[in-house]
Parts: sequence; C-alpha cells; structure tokens
Amino acid sequence: MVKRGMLIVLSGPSGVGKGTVRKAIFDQKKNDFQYSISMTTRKPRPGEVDGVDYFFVSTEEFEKRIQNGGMLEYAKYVDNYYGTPLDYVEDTLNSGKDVFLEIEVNGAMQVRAKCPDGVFVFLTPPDLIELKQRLISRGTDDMDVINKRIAKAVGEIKMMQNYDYAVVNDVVANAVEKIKDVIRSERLRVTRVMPDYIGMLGENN
Ligand SMILES: Nc1nc2c(ncn2[C@@H]2O[C@H](COP(=O)(O)OP(=O)(O)O)[C@@H](O)[C@H]2O)c(=O)[nH]1
Ligand SMILES: Nc1ncnc2c1ncn2[C@@H]1O[C@H](COP(=O)(O)OP(=O)(O)O)[C@@H](O)[C@H]1O
Repeated sequence: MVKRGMLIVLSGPSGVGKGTVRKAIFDQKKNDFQYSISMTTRKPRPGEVDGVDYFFVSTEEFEKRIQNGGMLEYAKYVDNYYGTPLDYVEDTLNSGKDVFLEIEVNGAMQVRAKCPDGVFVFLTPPDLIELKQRLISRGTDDMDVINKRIAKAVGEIKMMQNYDYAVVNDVVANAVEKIKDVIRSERLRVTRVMPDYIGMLGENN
C-alpha cells in the first residue's frame, strides 16, 4: 500500500510574502511536493493566470461547490471566497505525494480539524510597519483594501499560537530555507516513517 503523503499548510497575514515565498519554493527545480491551486471569486490581478495562480470562478459556482462538499476548506476574506478544492488534495495525498497549501488562518484551522497530522507553518512579518509597507509597495490594492487587510492582520497574527512553526519572513531566501527545513524534519517523524512500528512491537516491549 502506498504511504499517504503529508499535508503542509502555510498561512500568514496578507502582504507578509506568502505568495513570494511559495513561488520561490516552487521555482526551485528540485521539488518533491505539489502545490494545491486555490479557487477564488476575487477578480484576477494583472498578470495572474486562471488555473495557475487561482481558479477564478463566479460566486454562484463557488457556492455550488461548497454545497456539493467539493471543498476541503473555504473562507470569506475581504469580500471574496477562497477555498481549497478537495479532489486534488485527496488524490495527490493518496498517491503518496506531499501537498502544500497557502491559505489564510480560518481555512487553516478547518484543515487542522480535518487533518490533525498536517504540518502548520505561520509566516510572520518582522513588524506591522513593514507589513503595511509591503502591501503598499506591492501596488495591487487601494488604500481602503490595504487598511482592511492590516486590520485583519492583527487578529491573524494572534492565531500564530495555533500553528506548529513560526517563520519570520525577513529575507525571502531565509524563509524558504526555514520552511524546507521544517518539511525535511517533519518527514522524519517516527509516526510518519514507521507508522506501524509501535503496533508491531506489541504492548509488552
Ligand atoms: N482559506 C483559504 N484562504 C486562501 C486560499 N487561497 C488563498 N487564500 C488566502 O486568501 C488571502 C487573500 O488572498 P489574495 O487576495 O490572493 O491576496 P494576497 O495573498 O494578500 O496576495 C490570503 O491570505 C491567501 O493566503 C484558500 O484556498 N483558502
Ligand atoms: N522578505 C521580503 N522582504 C521584502 N519584501 C518582501 C518580502 N517578501 C515579500 N515581499 C514583498 O511584499 C509584497 C507582498 O508579498 P506577497 O507575496 O504578495 O504577500 P502575500 O501573498 O502574503 O499577500 C510584495 O510586493 C513582495 O514583493
């Protein structure tokens, strides 16, 4: 039987650099985990491609999928739906490959409830001033949206205590290496490498 893959979840406040760090990880040639592309009702930003950055769908289509049980998790974030299509994650994990999700905190906690053996990593900014600066310099949102995202960030950062690992995104290359270190270590957990070992030994050994 194929050993089920590991689920890795990366969260963090908007603008901390999740997308940048995730892209840097997946731009590296040697990657042995798969990225799950999310679905959203948000409009594509310039340069974003349907089926690459997100699956861009209507609110009606998104809600239909929720009703059909087709989402591993979903959340409403600043007026739009975002969610993880269930099929891809299930099929990939069942084929023995590890899956990487980049999602916000409420969705991550839904995943935690369903997949407690997942690995939950929180990407955090050096400080809130730097976070706001990153949102402004990205230039994709107007000031109203930026202020909403910053207001949300304070609550999101408080959720960090529900994660297994915290990685400060000071320099992208450092954050990438730290996340890869986490994944490498997690793969060596006794319960992952030897899931049946304790049972094999029996209770008296
Ligand atoms: N729950 C959930 N959140 C997601 C998903 N995909 C993206 N997000 C999060 O939704 C938030 C807004 O995403 P987006 O509009 O692309 O903005 P950005 O990540 O700040 O560039 C971010 O915190 C994303 O990590 C998903 O499938 N599920
Ligand atoms: N370590 C970093 N140092 C400086 N700027 C960064 C860093 N990581 C990301 N950025 C910049 O911050 C902005 C937000 O990054 P992005 O990846 O879009 O964040 P998120 O996906 O978390 O919303 C972008 O302009 C990006 O180039």
